[in-house]
Amino acid sequence: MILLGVNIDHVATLRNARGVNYPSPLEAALVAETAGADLITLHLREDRRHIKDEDVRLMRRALKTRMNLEMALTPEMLDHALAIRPDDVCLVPEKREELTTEGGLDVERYFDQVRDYTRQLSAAGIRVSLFIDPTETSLSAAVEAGAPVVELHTGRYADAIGQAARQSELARIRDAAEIGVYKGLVVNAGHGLNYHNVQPVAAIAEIRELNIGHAIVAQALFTGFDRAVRDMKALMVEARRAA
Ligand SMILES: CC(=O)[C@@H](O)[C@H](O)COP(=O)(O)O
Ligand SMILES: NCC(=O)COP(=O)(O)O
Repeated sequence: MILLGVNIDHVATLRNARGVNYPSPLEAALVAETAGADLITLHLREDRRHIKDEDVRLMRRALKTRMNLEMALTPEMLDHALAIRPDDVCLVPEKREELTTEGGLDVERYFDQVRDYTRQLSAAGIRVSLFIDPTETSLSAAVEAGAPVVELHTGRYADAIGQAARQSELARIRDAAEIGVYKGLVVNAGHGLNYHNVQPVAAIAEIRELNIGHAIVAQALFTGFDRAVRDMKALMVEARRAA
């Protein structure tokens, strides 16, 4: 089975463009759940460029599936997570100047902090995922830090130019997924996945969940949010069945 986490960050991007209260990220999340999303992902960035604190609070009360809160490795975000108690937290790297997440969390460099946050969040009943590059080093560090879940950064695969480069990046993801499961991790994946590149990743049997946002929100402008979610889920399920 392959699960779809719909990231609704960029519904908030559109809302914030005019400082009004529409489109509502919460409404989008509820539509996504009805359309087949298995969980809702949202990234409360330090700069609040899209998702706001109120979005997180509203969603925590209203979601019927799971809430996967993406957050940076900071005391402020840890406090937020311990107060909100999402089902899942995904620790992601963050740089103010970045357009979007550029790479995986450097678990080795921030090992003590990652392990400490993982312990505190786990003790609060929150499942911890680490957003990492698809490398054995990162996988080993994640296991040592005590994280039960990793999300493999698929950005280099999504941005690869040419069939050879794409196949090479896909092989990295496939190898990392196999190693991750062998090490006892739940392996998810995400970033930059769209209707044209999702199926080879969804076909990797070791991957449990894909988190997809930007492409779904973009497609929703033309087909509506319900259809955009259903179409993405159908592509994923079809690819997994054919694998
Ligand atoms: C961690 C990840 O790949 C995305 O979920 C993240 O949300 C990207 O950040 P933006 O949504 O701000 O582009
Ligand atoms: N962690 C990946 C995610 O939640 C969505 O990333 P994207 O599809 O918006 O690039």
